[in-house]
Amino acid sequence: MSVQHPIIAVTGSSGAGTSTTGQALRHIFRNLDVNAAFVEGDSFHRFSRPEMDLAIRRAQEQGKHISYFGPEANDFEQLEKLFSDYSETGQGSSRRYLHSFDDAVPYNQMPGTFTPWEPLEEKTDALFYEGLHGGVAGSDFDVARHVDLLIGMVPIVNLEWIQKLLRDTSERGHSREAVTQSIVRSMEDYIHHIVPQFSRTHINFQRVPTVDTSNPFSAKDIPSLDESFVVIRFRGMKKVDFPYLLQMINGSFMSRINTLVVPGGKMALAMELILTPLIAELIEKRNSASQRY
Ligand SMILES: Nc1ncnc2c1ncn2[C@@H]1O[C@H](COP(=O)(O)OP(=O)(O)OP(=O)(O)O)[C@@H](O)[C@H]1O
Ligand SMILES: O=C(CO)[C@H](O)[C@H](O)COP(=O)(O)O
Repeated sequence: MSVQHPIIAVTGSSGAGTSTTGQALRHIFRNLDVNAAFVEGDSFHRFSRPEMDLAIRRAQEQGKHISYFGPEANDFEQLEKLFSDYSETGQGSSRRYLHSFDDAVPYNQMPGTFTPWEPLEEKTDALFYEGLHGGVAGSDFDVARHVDLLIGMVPIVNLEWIQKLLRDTSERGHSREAVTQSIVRSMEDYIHHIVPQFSRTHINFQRVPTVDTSNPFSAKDIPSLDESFVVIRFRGMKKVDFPYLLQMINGSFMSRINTLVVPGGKMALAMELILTPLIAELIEKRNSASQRY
């Protein structure tokens, strides 16, 4: 954690909607005139797509599983180093994992490869991480402890699988069978490395559909925002103005003392109302600290 160089992270599984949520955060940064360095979690994969295919086959031969959710396929120590360096100096480096031809063509590379590591932009106000492991922690690494505002993006698991299936088949060129296999292969890492993060977050946004998603593997489309509610859970935050949020967000209600429920269509508004003052506070503290030094 760092007053001078704050880190804001949106963490969630593949297909949870972290990239989509990232757009809402970018909008908030623009409104607050915050110049953030953006880091994508997939930069910390250890392997390119062909290397990962090989690693999966090798693991299978030994009766093991390897998935994008776990430490075998991601360098958590390096991610922690980036967060720790940024907290101390406001600097660090990042790269991109190119998923699709649309991502890869501008770099003259193939999908499933990385761009070279590059230093982050100089003199940013904050670091914004969006990806799988913003709140990960274990015996040899603790990424979560460096994060000043940690946000979980967690649709219920059926919905998460529908989103992943449809996105990976339509945009990333994978077959339905291959995506299903990757969900099965990832389950152990999902339980050990993805789920525990949501107990370390400051806020979780959990989308719950109100239509039947009981067989996610046969779904033809993603339930729309208007067919969902969003359950927003606050952890250890004393200054949440619930009466104001309930007044501003039509159709919202409290389901527990620390939990607000909003209609899906109000998710972007809820994010803006909740996250803008929290980010503004981090930046105000940073600006006052910078003036003192
Ligand atoms: N709130 C939402 N309502 C409807 N669809 C959504 C919502 N959030 C995400 N989606 C859809 O779910 C799919 C996955 O979303 P997104 O790409 O943001 O996931 P992700 O968590 O960033 O995945 P990855 O980590 O693999 O990049 C996309 O097709 C996106 O349009
Ligand atoms: O979303 C993911 C993890 O966040 C992907 O599964 C991972 O990045 C591999 O991507 P691809 O299937 O495009 O090779």
